[in-house]
Amino acid sequence: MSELLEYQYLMLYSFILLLISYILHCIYKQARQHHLSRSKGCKDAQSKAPVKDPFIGFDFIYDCLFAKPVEKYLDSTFKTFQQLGATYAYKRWTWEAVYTCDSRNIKHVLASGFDDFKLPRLRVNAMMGLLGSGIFTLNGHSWSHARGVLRPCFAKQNKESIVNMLETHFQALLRRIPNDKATIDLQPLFFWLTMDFATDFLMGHSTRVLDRASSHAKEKQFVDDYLTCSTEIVRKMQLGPLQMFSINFAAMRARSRVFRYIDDFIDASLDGKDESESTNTGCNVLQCLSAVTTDRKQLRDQILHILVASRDTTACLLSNLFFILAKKPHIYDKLRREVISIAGVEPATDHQLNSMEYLKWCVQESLRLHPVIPTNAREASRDTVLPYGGGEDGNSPLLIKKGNLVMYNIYAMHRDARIFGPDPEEFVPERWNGLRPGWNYLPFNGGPRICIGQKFALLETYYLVSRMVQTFETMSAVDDLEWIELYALATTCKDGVKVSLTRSN
Ligand code: HEM
Repeated sequence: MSELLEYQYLMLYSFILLLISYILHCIYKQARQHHLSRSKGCKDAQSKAPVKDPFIGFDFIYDCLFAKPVEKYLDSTFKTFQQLGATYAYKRWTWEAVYTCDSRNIKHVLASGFDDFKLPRLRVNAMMGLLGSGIFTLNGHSWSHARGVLRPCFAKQNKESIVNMLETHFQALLRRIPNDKATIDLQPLFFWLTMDFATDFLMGHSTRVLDRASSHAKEKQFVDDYLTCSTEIVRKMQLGPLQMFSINFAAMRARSRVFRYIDDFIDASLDGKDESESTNTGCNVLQCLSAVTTDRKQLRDQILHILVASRDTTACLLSNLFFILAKKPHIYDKLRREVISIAGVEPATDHQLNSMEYLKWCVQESLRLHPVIPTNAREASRDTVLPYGGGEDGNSPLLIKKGNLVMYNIYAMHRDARIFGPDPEEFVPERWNGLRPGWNYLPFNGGPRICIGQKFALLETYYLVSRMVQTFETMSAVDDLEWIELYALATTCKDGVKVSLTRSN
């Protein structure tokens, strides 16, 4: 036999061997899934979303590439749940996902079945490319290590010092608001304020974009670059599996500049030359982290991830809340009366803020009606089950194969009249009187990955809302537009928060 023939036989045998192993692997996988499904009593999904192409999913690819974004996407997802039930499958021959707004399933994904789920690969890849590898992209041991390191940094924050820092940035915001009754859009001001504040408490150096007096070309560039990066992350996530074909050179340049900006503060902190200009008398998060690690990349990634976690979310919450308050003068008045009766016109202390019940209800109601992270997802890290959604009545478990996604919808879950009472589409702070919704209310997520900055975010929001209502006797909306979402890293109102304000005497 010639050498060439021998080689060809070898190739053929290797190919047949590989094919047999692949077929055996598939049979084994199917048998394992079948066994799991039977042992847990799983049934087919109660309902399935209609799809045009049930094989490959070309309609999904077409939608990603060419369809116009739906203006009221969140409302449309809520209506789909009303039609199809609280859990339904979105199934093709090649891949499938399960959509749910059932709190029992969400609790399972986030808590009781935590080890069977991880962050979706598509989200991890979209974020990692632009922000590096931090708490928002980590799974398993690396995630629990990162969380363990970050936790004490938040616990160490001194509330009094945070409130002082907030007051400095709030005063800068006030200087941006004209004294007469001119129309002003509060939304960009809230985004600048939360950027100024977040960079201050994270690195001890505020971007101070609200401060007109300071010359800050470098800081302005950083804020623009940060926006470019976050917009690109959202675009990539919308592209789904097609994201790997998208290259955006402008975003890559922006990312390099963002990294350089943060690296300067990291270097200063590591060299002990950090001359913080902050009003924060406690230690900032970067100082706290650099005591644990001197790895520059790790420090930068963690700082950037907390910036994303803290800045946009809080700005969105403030915008969503004031959008509604400006349209509901009786609620604004009631809130103002409470704040003034407890703290007068002076900045409230942490203790005073905690005793403002109506303020808390207003914030809770905003996060219910317009959660800033309205939809989320987890990927099955092994074959597993969801407790509900299978069978004709939806009460049987549902098999979730390894690699498939569970998309959970907080926006729809927060509209359950059985939990929140009548008119769940209305903003009614009083509904929170005695209400304990448990796992039916998840603006900050739940389980081991619950928002690490929840208390911090609430302190920040309570303080800023109380200062706004102390300062302005009236606030009225200049239009009667309804709240429509702007879907980004966090969700806010598309039309901004255009108001007319009168200052208190
Ligand atoms: C209104 C404000 C906020 C809301 C609604 C909010 C909501 C959330 C949600 C829903 C998650 C879970 C994301 C997921 O696992 O997919 C999360 C995670 C996180 N949040 Fe917040 N957040 C807010 C403010 C903050 C602030 C101010 C900070 C920091 C100062 C912060 C730090 C974090 C971190 C580090 C995580 C990741 C936790 C982990 O994966 O272990 N958040 N947040």
